[in-house]
Amino acid sequence: MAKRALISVSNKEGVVEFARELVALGYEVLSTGGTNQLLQDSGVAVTPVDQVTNFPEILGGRVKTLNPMIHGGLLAKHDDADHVAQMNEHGIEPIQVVCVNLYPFVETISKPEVTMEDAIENIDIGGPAMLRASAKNHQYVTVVVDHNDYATVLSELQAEGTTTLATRRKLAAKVFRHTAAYDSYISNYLTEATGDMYPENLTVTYELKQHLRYGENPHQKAAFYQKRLGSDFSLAAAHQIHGKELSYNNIQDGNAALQIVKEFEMPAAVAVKHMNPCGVGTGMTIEEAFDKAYEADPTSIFGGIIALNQEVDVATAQKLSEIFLEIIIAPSFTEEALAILTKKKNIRLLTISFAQEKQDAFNVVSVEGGLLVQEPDRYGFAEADIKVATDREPTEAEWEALKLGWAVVKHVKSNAIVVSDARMTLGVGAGQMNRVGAAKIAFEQAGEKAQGATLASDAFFPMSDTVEAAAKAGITAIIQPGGSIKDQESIDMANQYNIAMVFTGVRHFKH
Ligand SMILES: NC(=O)c1ncn([C@@H]2O[C@H](COP(=O)(O)O)[C@@H](O)[C@H]2O)c1NC=O
Repeated sequence: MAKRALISVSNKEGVVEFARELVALGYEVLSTGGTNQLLQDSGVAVTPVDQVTNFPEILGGRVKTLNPMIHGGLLAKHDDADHVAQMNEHGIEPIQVVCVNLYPFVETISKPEVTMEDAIENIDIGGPAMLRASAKNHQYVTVVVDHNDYATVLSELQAEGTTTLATRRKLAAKVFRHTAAYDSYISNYLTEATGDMYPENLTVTYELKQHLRYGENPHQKAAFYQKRLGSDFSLAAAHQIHGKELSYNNIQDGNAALQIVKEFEMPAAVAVKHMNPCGVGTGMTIEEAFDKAYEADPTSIFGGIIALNQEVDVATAQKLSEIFLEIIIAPSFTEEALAILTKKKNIRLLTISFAQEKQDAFNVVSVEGGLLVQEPDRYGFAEADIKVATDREPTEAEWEALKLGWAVVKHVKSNAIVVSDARMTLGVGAGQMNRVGAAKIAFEQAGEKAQGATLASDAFFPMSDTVEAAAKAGITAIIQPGGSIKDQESIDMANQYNIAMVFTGVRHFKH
């Protein structure tokens, strides 16, 4: 049986050498327009596909390999008598090696000025058809979609004259992963263009970013996947410039810290432990912001993750280096700051673009047997929605503190209570099964500092007990969504203690 290989590639990296070796192994190499030209120009003996199909490439390349002379050669079972008879009847010869990669659809839609016409023209049809046909028929056909696999295929062909079934099956599986991902980019692009947020099938695709040493615990295996066209303001898009590899928990915590620091325009520092903020500080400088974040809870910050929204300068770096931290995330570090921080071998330093040009359209969490998909909680502080519920309005300083608490409480696991002043958090009660319990934790941590401070609650008070506890702790203003049937009891309690309480009308549960 004559040996034939078909090569049709958009990404031409390494293809000349691959084809040359195939020819040396006795293969007749068939190829399409541009690939054919390149191979010919490089002195590799090639047969243009139209000589096999007896049909020219038409419609500007939309139809070139979509022909029974090609697909018969890819799909025939070489040892099936019926197939062989039909092949002979129609003059079709088998193709044993297929090397195809696809039109650059993702690269095309990543261009800012891309038009729908450009995108559509870059949907490859003939390529996936050949890949899928060859992968289906991998019992007989070796199919290569990734130029990184050329060497493996060549070395097997050179050693044994054929590839092993195990290799062919691996390559076939890779092909189906590749075409599935390719189709998911296309379907997502068109789905987005038609504004269909929750289609009947969710076809997202993620690329392996890194294998992780383990998952949440050492006995759990794990890996980190990245959305190719995902948010650029994300842990997945961050650059690690120093330190050990990120762990599973580092990624979760770093993500949480980033989401909080994103809330602030003025210099801000956020310390996170176990996905909850233990200290959030703001200031006129990043050093001052860090001082506040530290002061908020000097105990919990130990072993924490810090995100800062300004360049880390030498003074801040000095302070950061004095405590044990897992990760520091910032837009940049000055050279002197880096010189200080990189002395610590284990600390992970990450830089990230704060441009926020691309944001994820939805968040996904998995539950056993399914996925939950929702819009991210992007609700901020909308003055128009806010109603003062009590006799007394907050003072200007209280408003500032309420805004800070409200920005932070959204990122604290429910039931969530944040005690704050205008510059920093003073106490955080996270993930409690009752609201007053979360409040008590926050008051205990704030201690004396709760006197004159404000309180933010992620959801309404079902009873007036939290207001009463707040009053006793010294809280003077409260922000909460409102909406409980017992709101009036909370309002009465607040009035009784001269607390100013405002309702946002919007809830910030975070589970
Ligand atoms: N229409 C067809 O029959 C067809 N056959 C192969 N292609 C693609 O054409 C590209 C290679 O084209 P060229 O060799 O002309 O540079 C490959 O990415 C291949 O996937 C085709 N193009 C797309 O639909």
